Amino acid sequence: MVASEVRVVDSSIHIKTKVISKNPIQLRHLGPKQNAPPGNSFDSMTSSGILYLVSGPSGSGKTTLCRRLALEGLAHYSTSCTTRTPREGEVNGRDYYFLTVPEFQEEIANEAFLEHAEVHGNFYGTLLSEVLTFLDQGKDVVMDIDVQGAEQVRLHPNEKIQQALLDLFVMPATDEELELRLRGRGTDPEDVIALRLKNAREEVEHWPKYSYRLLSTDKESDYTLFKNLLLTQRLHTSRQKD
Ligand SMILES: Nc1nc2c(ncn2[C@@H]2O[C@H](COP(=O)(O)OP(=O)(O)O)[C@@H](O)[C@H]2O)c(=O)[nH]1
Ligand SMILES: Nc1ncnc2c1ncn2[C@@H]1O[C@H](COP(=O)(O)OP(=O)(O)O)[C@@H](O)[C@H]1O
Repeated sequence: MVASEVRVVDSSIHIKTKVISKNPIQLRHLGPKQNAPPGNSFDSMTSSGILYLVSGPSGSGKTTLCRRLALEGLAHYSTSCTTRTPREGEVNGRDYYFLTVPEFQEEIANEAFLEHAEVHGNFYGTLLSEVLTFLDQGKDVVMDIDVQGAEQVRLHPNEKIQQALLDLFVMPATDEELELRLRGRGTDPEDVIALRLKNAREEVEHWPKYSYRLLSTDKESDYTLFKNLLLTQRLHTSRQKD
């Protein structure tokens, strides 16, 4: 049984009353993930893995970049939880764990999230288990995360997470290009596209908080830079084993 009440203030969820959860949701068994095929190791040479945060407005190309990095076996792609409706072709447990609002609240109460936020009218959150398990094994983790969530991760008290951080903001050079990509993707109705374009204007203001920014051009060039940033970080002496 779940007894809870959620109050939304400043775009983040705050639990107002005590939540009683007897049956926490088992999220890790929900389905195959879009990660490395068996045998294709995504181990890095680091003593603890890198936590690669990728933010940017909707349509900037984050999913395309993160998915390819995972498919090439270079990082674990953290599957987020969300309360948004699945798009056509999206698979539960691969693209997202699609939760109801009460289920999402329950995970907050269970302290299962590394971070969570409201974005474009839906809730999104990263499970601690999607991150720590892999970092502990020296594997790199890539996360598609909005600007509020990235800020929460930057302020997180866990030292391992702090040491692991690498953050990148991706944005196309013009508003027109962003709109073309959002429309070209063909996944969202007009009102959803309009909201995302409106929010993009505020989101791009946050890029100076990130250590790196990628001004997106074509897919191939973007991916080369995206991948090389991770590979270069692995060379940093602070990240290497004795
Ligand atoms: N805070 C947070 N944001 C997330 C998470 N997963 C996805 N997002 C962000 O939620 C926003 C919307 O994602 P989505 O609905 O998949 O749409 P898309 O960005 O157009 O592909 C994007 O800004 C994502 O970066 C998460 O686990 N935590
Ligand atoms: N560099 C690029 N140039 C042109 N189109 C791109 C580029 N990167 C991604 N796209 C396309 O733009 C659309 C949005 O990309 P997506 O990865 O879903 O963005 P996001 O995850 O940031 O919302 C998709 O149709 C994708 O194929």
